[in-house]
Amino acid sequence: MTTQVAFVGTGSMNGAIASGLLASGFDPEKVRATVRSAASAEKLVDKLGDGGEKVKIFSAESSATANRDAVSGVDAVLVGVKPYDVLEVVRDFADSLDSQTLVISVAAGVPLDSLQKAAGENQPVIRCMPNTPSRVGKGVLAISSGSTVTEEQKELAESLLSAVGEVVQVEEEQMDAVTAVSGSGPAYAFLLAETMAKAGVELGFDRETATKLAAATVAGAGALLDSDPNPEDLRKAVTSPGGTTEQAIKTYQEGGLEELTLKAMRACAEKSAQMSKEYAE
Ligand SMILES: NC(=O)C1=CN([C@@H]2O[C@H](COP(=O)(O)OP(=O)(O)OC[C@H]3O[C@@H](n4cnc5c(N)ncnc54)[C@H](O)[C@@H]3O)[C@@H](O)[C@H]2O)C=CC1
Ligand SMILES: O=C(O)[C@@H]1CCC=N1
Repeated sequence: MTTQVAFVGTGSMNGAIASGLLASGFDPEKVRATVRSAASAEKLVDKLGDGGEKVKIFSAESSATANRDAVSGVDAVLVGVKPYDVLEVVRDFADSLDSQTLVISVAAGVPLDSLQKAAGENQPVIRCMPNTPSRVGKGVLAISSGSTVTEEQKELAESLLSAVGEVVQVEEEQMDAVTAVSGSGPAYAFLLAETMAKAGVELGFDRETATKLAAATVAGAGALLDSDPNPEDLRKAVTSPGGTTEQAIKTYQEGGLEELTLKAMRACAEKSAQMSKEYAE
């Protein structure tokens, strides 16, 4: 693939996509990445994994033109700064984009319309909600395209993003719900592992053993779900009638796990919608 890609703001999320892309065999010499501080630039090489040392890394702190230099002449730019910085960062590099360069924002709550205005009226723009399992090629990446994106550019986005996970096309109004399920979702699974580890300590393990047992269990359950995406069947296969698991599941259900999960995901989606109002311009 001869596509050139720039990652603008390469932290947790864009770093996960960049690492996943390199791990999939993408040529590191075709990748550019920017961060804010010079210290982050040094750390990024290691975080990117194999090929990281061949990626051209720019720091905005060391050069006022870092982002403009990074996006110049590339086929696609992935913008991964915090939502409140997105529009300013896009406006700053807009004049350095080729007319065909695809701008993909991974930010929560930044509407396509606002991105379009910041990038320029005819610039192809895509809003994407990815998640961090992209680092290991197991991401879910929902995308909505702006009106000036051609079929060829959609294919380019799909081919890049599918290297790190499953790509789903959604309507922009579904982005708040996507954020609540898959964007923020990995944190719910990590919270479960954290909470199980804490409870394990209460049950008599030292913290290290409790964390190892809990993390390996959530990871193993994830691997099973990966091979068979039927959570209900997999749960039933663990739950022997009259056995031990039944007691735990009953306690969760009577304690309101379902209602609590819906409440948590509604709060997440509402926050995303509220941000979209804040960043609409
Ligand atoms: N962390 C996650 O799981 C997910 C995050 N997102 C979105 O990804 C975006 C980034 O979030 P995180 O990666 O969590 O944040 P982060 O703080 O880890 O990464 C932000 C990066 O932007 C860099 N940066 C800040 N200002 C810059 C500038 N002017 N020029 C160049 N680089 C600059 C920082 O150095 C940092 O590397 C957000 O918009 C968020 O909504 C979307 C889905 C999931
Ligand atoms: O917490 C956040 O705002 C970002 C968006 C989805 C996951 N992390």
